Amino acid sequence: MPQPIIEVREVFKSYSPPAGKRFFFRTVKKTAVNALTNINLQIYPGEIFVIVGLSGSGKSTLLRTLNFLIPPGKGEVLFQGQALSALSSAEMIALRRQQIGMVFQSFALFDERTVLDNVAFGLEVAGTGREERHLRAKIMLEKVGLGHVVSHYPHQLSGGMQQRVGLARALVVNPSVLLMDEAFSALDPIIRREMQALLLALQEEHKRTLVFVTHDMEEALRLGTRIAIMEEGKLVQVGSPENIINAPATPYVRHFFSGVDTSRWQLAETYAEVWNTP
Ligand SMILES: Nc1ncnc2c1ncn2[C@@H]1O[C@H](COP(=O)(O)OP(=O)(O)OP(=O)(O)O)[C@@H](O)[C@H]1O
Repeated sequence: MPQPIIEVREVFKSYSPPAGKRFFFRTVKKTAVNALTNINLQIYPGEIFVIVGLSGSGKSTLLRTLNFLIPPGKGEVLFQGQALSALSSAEMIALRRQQIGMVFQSFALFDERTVLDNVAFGLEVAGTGREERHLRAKIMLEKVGLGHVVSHYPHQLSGGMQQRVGLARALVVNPSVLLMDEAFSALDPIIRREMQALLLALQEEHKRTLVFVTHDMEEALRLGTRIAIMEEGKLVQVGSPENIINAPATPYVRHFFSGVDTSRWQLAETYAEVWNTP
C-alpha cells in the first residue's frame, strides 16, 4: 500500500451558533452545528477521490479542512505525513499555492485580466518570469482546448470555457493535489459531460490526486476511483464505485444511488477517447 498523500485523523468541526435572539422577552438559544464528526480517511496519490452527500452533509467543510481553509476544531490533517497544524502561515500559503490547488464552482476569475494572465497568475505569484509563465500558461490553455482565446477576457467566454480557464489556472502550477468543489455543477449537462471527459483525459496524461465534491451521483460514479458518502457530518461509507453499488453499507447509501444509471459509469475511460476524437 502506498503512503497516503493526505490523511485525516479524528477530525471534528462545529460552527458556533449565532448569538441568541430575543423573541417576545425570551432568549432563543441556538445550538452549534456539528458539520464534521470524527472523520478518518486516507487519500492516495493519483486517485480521484469523490465526496458525495446531501446538501448540508459537510462535503465542503471536509474539502476545506484538507488545505486548512477551514481548520478542524479537533483532530489533524496530514499532507505527505506533515501535520498541517504545525505549519507557519507562510508555509501554509506556499502549500496552497504550490501543492494543493483549488477549483470552485463560481470560476473566481479576474475580470480585468486576459485569459492568459488569469492562467499565469499562480506562476506570477510564485515569481516565474513573464516569458516562461506565458509559455506555460499557453501550453496549459491548449491542453484544455482554449489556445484560440488567450487574449480574450473572462466575460467574453461561455460558462464552460470559463471553468476550463479555472482548471488551467489551477493545473499550471503543477499541484500534487487538486481540490474541486462542485466545480462543474453550474454548467449545463452537455458542457458538464465535456468537462468530466476533459478531466479524465488530463488525469490519464498526468496522474494527480483529485478530491472532487459533488452532489451528483452519476458524476461521482463516472469520475471516482473511490467515493466517500457523507451523512450529517459523518462518513458512512468509503469505497470503489463497484463496492458502493454492490454492497451499500446502509439504507441511506442504497437509497442515494437508487435510480442512478449504473451502466454508464463503466464507460468512464471511453470519455477520454471521445474527447480526443476530432
Ligand atoms: N460558516 C458557517 N457557519 C455556520 N454554519 C455553517 C457554516 N458553513 C457551513 N455550515 C453548516 O454546516 C453544515 C455542513 O455544511 P457544508 O457546506 O459543509 O455542507 P455541504 O454538504 O457542502 O452542503 P452543500 O451541498 O449545500 O454545499 C450545514 O448544516 C451548514 O449549514
